[in-house]
Amino acid sequence: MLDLGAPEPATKQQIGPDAWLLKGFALSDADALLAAIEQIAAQAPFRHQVTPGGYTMSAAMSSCGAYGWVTDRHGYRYSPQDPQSNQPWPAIPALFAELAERAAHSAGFAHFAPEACLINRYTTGARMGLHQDKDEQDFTAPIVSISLGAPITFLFGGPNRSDPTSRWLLEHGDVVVWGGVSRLYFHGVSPLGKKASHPTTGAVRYNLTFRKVR
Ligand SMILES: O=C(O)CCC(=O)C(=O)O
Ligand SMILES: [Fe+2]
Repeated sequence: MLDLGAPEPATKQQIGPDAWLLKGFALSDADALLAAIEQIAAQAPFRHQVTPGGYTMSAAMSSCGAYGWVTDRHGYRYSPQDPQSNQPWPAIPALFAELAERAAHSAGFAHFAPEACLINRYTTGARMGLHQDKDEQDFTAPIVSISLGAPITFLFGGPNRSDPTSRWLLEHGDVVVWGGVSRLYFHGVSPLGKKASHPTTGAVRYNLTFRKVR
């Protein structure tokens, strides 16, 4: 007899130790996610932040949750306020938190409660070089990443910058979860291609990353 138990994503691909690509996991929530991003950006507009080294990031960023990730000439940090408005960041919508928790659970991480959601907006040519997500204090919680809009190539490496990377196409509604052994693995995205587009967002890609900060 066919077991129709809990709904599972169409495919679940292992991309590293304790790291999973959940194809299409957020697809049915995609329109609601995009609408919520628009509301968040009305309060905390997308901006191109500058790294301590003086490099202007090609992805525009906003945040929601108890903390947002900020960078300026003084360094990287989590801040409870948006430095642009000196107001708290918009709250994480219930849908975001619930979806992130479900994705984490599906990848083997129970009880994930995100405190921060970084929102990246990529236009043609925007990228994110290989880096570790290491500004959080708690590395026992995973990172949950949701992709919306135009497709991009995700690079997933290892614990050292020089480790070889594998390449994964991230499409509208895909979710990546990495934690445990992979929590501090290097990762990034290739420049958004000139022809990359999606019917809903055009030549724009959004990425949401959920993190436990403290
Ligand atoms: O855009 C992505 O898929 C990755 C984003 C990322 O690694 C980050 O915001 O730290
Ligand atoms: Fe990252």
